Amino acid sequence: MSAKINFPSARAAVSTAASAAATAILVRSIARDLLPCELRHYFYTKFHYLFTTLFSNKITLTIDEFDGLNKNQLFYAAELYAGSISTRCCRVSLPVKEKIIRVALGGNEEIADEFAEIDLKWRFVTEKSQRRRHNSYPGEYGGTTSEVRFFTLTFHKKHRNKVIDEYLPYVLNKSKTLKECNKTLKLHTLRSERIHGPGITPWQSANLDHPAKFETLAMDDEMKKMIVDDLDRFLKRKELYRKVGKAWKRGYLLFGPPGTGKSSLIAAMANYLNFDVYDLEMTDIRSNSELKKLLISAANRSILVVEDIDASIDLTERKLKTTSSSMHPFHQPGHKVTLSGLLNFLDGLWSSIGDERIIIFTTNHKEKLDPALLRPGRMDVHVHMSYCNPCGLRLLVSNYLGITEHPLMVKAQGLIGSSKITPAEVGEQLLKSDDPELALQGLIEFLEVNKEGEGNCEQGISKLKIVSKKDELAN
Ligand SMILES: Nc1ncnc2c1ncn2[C@@H]1O[C@H](COP(=O)(O)OP(=O)(O)OP(=O)(O)O)[C@@H](O)[C@H]1O
Ligand SMILES: [Mg+2]
Repeated sequence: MSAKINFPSARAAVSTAASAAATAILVRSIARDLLPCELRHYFYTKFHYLFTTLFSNKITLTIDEFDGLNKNQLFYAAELYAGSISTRCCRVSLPVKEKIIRVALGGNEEIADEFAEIDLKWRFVTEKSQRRRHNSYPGEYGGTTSEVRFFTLTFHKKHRNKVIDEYLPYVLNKSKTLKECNKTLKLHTLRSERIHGPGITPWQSANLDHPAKFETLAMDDEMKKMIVDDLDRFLKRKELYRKVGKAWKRGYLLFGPPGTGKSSLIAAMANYLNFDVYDLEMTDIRSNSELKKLLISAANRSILVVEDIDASIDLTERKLKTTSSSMHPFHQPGHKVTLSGLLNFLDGLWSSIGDERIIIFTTNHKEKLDPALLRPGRMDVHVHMSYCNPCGLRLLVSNYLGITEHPLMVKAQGLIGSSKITPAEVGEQLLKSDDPELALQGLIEFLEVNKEGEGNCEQGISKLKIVSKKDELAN
């Protein structure tokens, strides 16, 4: 017995295929016309779910951009991580105020990864939705359409726990490192206008592009090393701080005459640590509670700076409290930041707000500060920024003129020890000519004029002004 199979003719086959295709197109177009977008999406998702769960040994995790109203940290970590391993289709962008181009996984693109012999597939998906309202813009249906963005991560079912317990924390850690490398340092200052509301920060920021580094700072070498070592130790001591029950922060007091490099040292520390700087202008902060809000909204791994602390807060509060019963308006509750508010911020309960923070106060008059402010735990490290010494001069000459040896430098070094000249003044003199000979000659004249004042710097400068005036007239 033999079976006979009748094959359809080629013409019949083509016509059947054509009619099937036409039916499919018809069904699709009816579905598109009759079913609303969300319903279509619903069917698609269910269909997809059936295939991926019932008939597959794979599991897919979805990482949404938002968790309710809050941003989902995992999404942003995945964005950085997947962007770093993506080799085919990438989205690149340069956000406003940033300097480094960001690379992220392209839309609906799939990328493979491997972790502890587990094969994983990342996919970045964007969808338009009328239900969810993030990134809203006027949509094709007249209402507001928003873009929903999420990642999917697919892998074998049996690795579910390992992926959640080990791989995702690994992605989070990796993304932190990537974020640090790509970070553009920011200087945050208080907004001039107070706008309140969820998600609105009281800070406005600009790129911190200060060129100061420890290598360019003219200061005592031992002091420099002590600061760098102290910062390194601080970064490593998260667990120790927790163990001894201390908030993970460190206070620095930088004191010394104007122009000795206090602000430059802050910039050098920020560049070294890769930490943003928050400039706390105390005279603009209206109350202790506003100070508290500012602290809450400042990021971790940052440097909080209060410049000229003696001029920006009334440090007589404690004395006044004991000597006078009538209170100055400055000290009335809720008005301006008080010394006790500041002390609370340094090591009271508020100090536990935020982690890994450096707090720096600067002053030209350390003697004016309340001893309570200066004790360890509040200001842990005191750094005296002083006048320029021969070693500092050598470094500045090398930075500004690019030379390390010159006969005139020896003379200048001999003079600088006996005059109270700041590194800022030395720098100013060295900028006056590109010719090292002329610049050093000018510096020596400046030092000689100021030496006559026997350490009275202001007298020396005023003399120099007279000399310059004469020079101008002679020209
Ligand atoms: N120690 C230093 N090393 C290198 N450059 C310095 C140093 N000190 C000052 N300068 C130069 O002088 C300029 C002014 O210094 P800076 O603003 O850091 O001084 P300051 O101590 O903060 O002064 P003030 O007390 O007035 O705020 C800097 O931009 C830098 O060019
Ligand atoms: Mg300064």
